Amino acid sequence: MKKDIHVVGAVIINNGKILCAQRGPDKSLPYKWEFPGGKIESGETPQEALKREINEEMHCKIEIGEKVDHTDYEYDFGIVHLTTYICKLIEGEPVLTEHAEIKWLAPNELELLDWAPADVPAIEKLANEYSL
Ligand SMILES: Nc1nc2c([nH]c(=O)n2[C@H]2C[C@H](O)[C@@H](COP(=O)(O)OP(=O)(O)OP(=O)(O)O)O2)c(=O)[nH]1
Repeated sequence: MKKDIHVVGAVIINNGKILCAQRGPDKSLPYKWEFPGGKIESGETPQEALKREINEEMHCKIEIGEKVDHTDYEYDFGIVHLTTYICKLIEGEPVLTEHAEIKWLAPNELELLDWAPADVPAIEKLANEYSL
């Protein structure tokens, strides 16, 4: 049995652009693009986990809005259950800490990046529903 990995991702929208983050070379899914976030710890709600992760890895605070998508994707290392939420910055600006790179892109530019496979359905939704 593969392990279940429950993950939350933040679709942070600022001035009509979405924050995209590239995984580093030493991680699983090296150089793939993802939404900042991470694993839900035991006892946390998805929202609490997302606020904690964004504070830790981007040094900023967010307000969490509607859910974008939920996907279950089987990787060789486990099954990722990814839920993404629309988020808004309420304090600070995202900074580069553990990612290789960060970029702000318009919804219709998202499909140009090489996303982690679990993210592809969310990317398609965002490109269709949030086009400017
Ligand atoms: N944060 C985040 N993780 C994602 C996304 N899409 C996706 O498949 N993942 C995967 C990558 C990781 O295996 C896992 C999130 O774990 P994490 O962010 O807490 O841990 P990590 O990068 O240190 O992961 P790892 O090297 O231990 O696998 O979910 C996404 O959009 N955002």
